[in-house]
This record gives sequence, structure tokens and C-alpha cells, in this order.
Amino acid sequence: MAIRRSKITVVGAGFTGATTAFMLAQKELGDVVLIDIPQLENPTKGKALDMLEASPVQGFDSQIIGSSNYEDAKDSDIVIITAGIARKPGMSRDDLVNTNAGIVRSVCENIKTYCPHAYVIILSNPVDAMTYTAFESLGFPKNRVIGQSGVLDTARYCTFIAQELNVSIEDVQGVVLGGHGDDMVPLVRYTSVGGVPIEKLIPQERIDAIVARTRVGGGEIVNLLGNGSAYYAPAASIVQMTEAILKDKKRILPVIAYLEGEYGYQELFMGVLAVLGGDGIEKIIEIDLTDEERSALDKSAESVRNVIQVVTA
Ligand SMILES: NC(=O)C1=CN([C@@H]2O[C@H](COP(=O)(O)OP(=O)(O)OC[C@H]3O[C@@H](n4cnc5c(N)ncnc54)[C@H](O)[C@@H]3O)[C@@H](O)[C@H]2O)C=CC1
Ligand SMILES: O=C([O-])CC(=O)C(=O)O
Repeated sequence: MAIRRSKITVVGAGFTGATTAFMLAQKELGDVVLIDIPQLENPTKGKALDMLEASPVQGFDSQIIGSSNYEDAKDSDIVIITAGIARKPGMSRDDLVNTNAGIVRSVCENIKTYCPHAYVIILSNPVDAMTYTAFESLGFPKNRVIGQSGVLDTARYCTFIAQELNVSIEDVQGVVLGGHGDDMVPLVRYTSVGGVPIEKLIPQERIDAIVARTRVGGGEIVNLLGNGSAYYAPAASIVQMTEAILKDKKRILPVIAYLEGEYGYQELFMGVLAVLGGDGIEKIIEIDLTDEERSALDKSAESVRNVIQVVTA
């Protein structure tokens, strides 16, 4: 059998979806199908064609098509869900829960039919609860249903640390666990620059300020944009996760995973460190936490559980 290119479907052709599709093609991770609602079929086709017409200039061979028909998504290896509404200034991600749960459920019905073997990555907010919703609707094994939050939250955290120290971002290592909300848990004790713990490089009050800014990093962008939320860094985060799966890289990344006893949590989707490779979430890595870190994670888990209760009620 001839080797074929991977096929990646991105559902939702708005800011995050379109940016993700373009980055995936630029990196030649596969052929890309961009899907939106029938009322937006022409703009979706237009965006895809515009991206494709960049290929001669940028030298990528990935195909990109726009569609509102899931037949075009048939047998995708990866499906990325960005469909849904985004928040505006003054709103929390949780305010989106009812609208986006309906959208995610209807998208998942199509994924189930047309892409039964896909690895599914969820971006739509509130993303921990939307990953739970997708898992329930799809009925896929837990290793194939993965939410995106920690890669982005960690990226923001590392950006602020590199800025603070005026050093290369390449030398900053950190991790943010927990739900994708204002009580997420940046783990200072597991953060280093060039192998040196940040507590030895940055005064405590500046570390506290960086942690606080990270927790509201999404809101900072929402307030600056005025009408929508972040999309460049979210798209880059999704692309990193997609690449980890398609290239079986076995990256250790913070992802939203289904917890069945890990860290003592049951039947909960939340951000934890995991090995992400050719079989999706291949392993969850449990790290030891101090009492303080543990109670911060418990608080975040409680917030996530409250939103999940809305979608399971
Ligand atoms: N988890 C994370 O880290 C992040 C999550 N988000 C979330 O991602 C979602 C999308 O954000 P944006 O792309 O900025 O919003 P957007 O409004 O630019 O795009 C959303 C797109 O979804 C489409 N859509 C709605 N219902 C659909 C359906 N049933 N089928 C297919 N497409 C449908 C809309 O027509 C629209 O084009 C939001 O919920 C946002 O909060 C955004 C950034 C980061
Ligand atoms: O803040 C938002 O609404 C979008 C998002 O999840 C992020 O950028 O972290």
C-alpha cells in the first residue's frame, strides 16, 4: 500500500481554526480540511484557497480545502475542534459553557460517523469541560480525546520568565498544571532557566507577579483585542500537540487528560503532564507536589468539576 500523507481536519474556521490550519500546512504535517457551518461555506473555502495560494511562495506541498461537508473530513487521522463562541471582555470562559457544549456535541456526532479512528484535540472553551463533553459524545478511548490548555499556559509563563531575565526562550523550562482558568497552577518549583531553578534567579515577589499574570494570560489578550480571544499562541500549541502525535515524538507536555485515580482525581478531565505520541496520551506522569501545590491543584480541580457538572446535569 502506498504511504499517504496524514489528514488533519480542523473544525471551526474562525481565528484559532484558520491560524491552526495555516501553521499545520506550513509545517507540512499533513493535508488539511477546514470545516465550518454551511452558512459560512464560501468564506471557509476562500480562507483555505488563500492559504493554498501561499504554498508556491512558502514551498509547502500540503493541500488545504475548506468545506461544510464532513464527507471531506472522512478518515482524518487527527480532528481538531475549535468550533464555538469566544469570550469578550468582562466574560469568563465558563460563560461559554452552554452554547459551546451544544456545538461540541453536534461536531462530535459527525466525527464519530466520519472519523471513527481519529485522535481528537479540543480547543473550544471552557476547554476542560468541553473535552469531557467530547469524550462522552464520541465514546472514543481516553487516549484519543485530548484537550489543549497546558501547552499554551506554559508558553505564556515561559514568555514572561524569558522577558524578566532577558534570556533566550529556548533555555526556559516550566510547567502549568490544572484547569484552564484563573486558578491554574504554574509550578515554580519545577521551573528552571538553563538548568537553574528560577527561585535562584528571580526575586520571590517578581515570581509571584509572573504566576499571577500567567493565570489571567488569556484575559489579558481578550482585554487588548476587545472583540475575541487569542489565536496565534493557541494555534501554535495545537500544532505542537498534533506534531507530537503524528511524528510519534513522545513529547512530555501538559495536556487535558481523563483522570481515573491519577493525583487522586476520578472521572475528571484536567491538565496534567503526559507522554504524547503516536497513540495519543500514552501515559500520564504524576509528579510529587508539596501540600501548598497540592491544595492549589485541588482548588483548580474543584472549579473544573463545577463546570463539568453544568454539562452533565
Ligand atoms: N483552550 C484554549 O487554550 C483556547 C480556547 N479558545 C476557544 O476556542 C474557541 C474558538 O475561538 P476562535 O477561533 O477565536 O473563535 P471564532 O469565533 O473566531 O471561530 C469560531 C468558529 O467556529 C464556527 N462554528 C460555530 N459552530 C460551529 C459548528 N457547529 N460547526 C463548525 N463550526 C462552527 C464559527 O462559525 C466560527 O467560524 C472559543 O471557544 C475560544 O474560547 C481560544 C483560544 C485558546
Ligand atoms: O482567554 C480565552 O478566552 C481564550 C483562551 O482560552 C486563552 O487565550 O487562554
